[in-house]
Amino acid sequence: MSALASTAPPAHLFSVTPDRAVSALSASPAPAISDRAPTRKIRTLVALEGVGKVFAGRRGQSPVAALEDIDLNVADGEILGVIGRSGAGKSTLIRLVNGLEQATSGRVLLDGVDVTAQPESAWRQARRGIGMIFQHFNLLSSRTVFDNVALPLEIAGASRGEVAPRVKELLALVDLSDKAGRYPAELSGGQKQRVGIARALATRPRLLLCDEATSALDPETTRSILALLARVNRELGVTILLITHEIPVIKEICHQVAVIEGGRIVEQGDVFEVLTRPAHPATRALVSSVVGVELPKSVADSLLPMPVPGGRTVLRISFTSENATAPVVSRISTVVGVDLNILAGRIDSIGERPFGVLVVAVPSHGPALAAVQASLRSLALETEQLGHVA
Ligand SMILES: Nc1ncnc2c1ncn2[C@@H]1O[C@H](COP(=O)(O)OP(=O)(O)OP(=O)(O)O)[C@@H](O)[C@H]1O
Repeated sequence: MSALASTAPPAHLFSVTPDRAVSALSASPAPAISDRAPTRKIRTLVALEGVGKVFAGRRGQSPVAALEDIDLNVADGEILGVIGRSGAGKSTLIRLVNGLEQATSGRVLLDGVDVTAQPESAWRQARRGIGMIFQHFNLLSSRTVFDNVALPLEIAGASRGEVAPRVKELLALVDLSDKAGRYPAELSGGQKQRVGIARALATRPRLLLCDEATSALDPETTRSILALLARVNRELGVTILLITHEIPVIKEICHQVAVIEGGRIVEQGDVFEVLTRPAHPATRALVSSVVGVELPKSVADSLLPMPVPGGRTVLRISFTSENATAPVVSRISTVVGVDLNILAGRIDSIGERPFGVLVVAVPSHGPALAAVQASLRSLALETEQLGHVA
């Protein structure tokens, strides 16, 4: 049995009070999902409906509309990532879900219960059903690793007899059993975040909020933390809502993504669909470095808006799961009798689904270009004309 599986909760332990707004997110066995394609729409755990947040202007300054008309659903059991640039409204959004900010319009629903108008006392309780991890870990420096993880249990009123085995179980889960007596200052960033994850899971939340949880970590440590979060989701069924400005985080572990820009969600959907077919300019800008392909500088610099005599037209061909590994270039060359010059290309995957991008040049004049485009269409490949070269 894995360390994660061994943490399956006795349902009565550490659950929060029976208030509906509170019990909405308290521990109950959540359905496990087997891979990155969770059973869709089991139920909606978090829903934001037409949510807006305006911060009052200070000292004569104008009010700031941080969020406008946000509609967002997080399904039970999935990992949803909200991505956007600095100042887009990500932190405000996550703070509305854990009750640290109140919406100025719209509704926030936790497991179908409108918590927007709940008093602070109810929110304090509801937060016990929500775990949270932070960019800078927020550990108490004067407490050992063990005592940091124990803290939420102590606050929830667990007895000493309950706390010790639960903390041991959590430290095994995050692979830090040998660090129980250490202090945060003695740990690496990745180890601190593992403590943060253990602490966040202590009261068996159904929802884990991650606020730029890997932004302070190096790429390798980031991967190990993301792998741990994916296991927490997959094996414990914990729903995860994360905010990030890093597209690799979305690509690595999220099932769904929402792109936020200027306080509005400009695009959302299945990660594979959004990343491989970005519709909004903000999404295109975010994904270009990860799922796009860079043109060689000499080609990018010589791209022309109009064809030139004897020149070539540059096409970007996008491949998705079904055709990513098909021998498209040789097939087109054979069928159409035209040689395609390959300028750039890559094959990658999101989850288990491969995708690819190929940039080719085709003679602009004569029947070649039309024949190649018709052939690409017949293979159901998406094609974008980038320009022309001499
Ligand atoms: N307490 C506040 N009072 C006034 N304005 C605020 C407050 N908090 C946030 N804002 C403003 O709301 C907007 C969104 O801020 P927010 O922190 O949510 O963005 P973010 O996407 O999380 O940015 P970052 O990635 O830099 O943390 C910004 O214009 C910010 O200045």
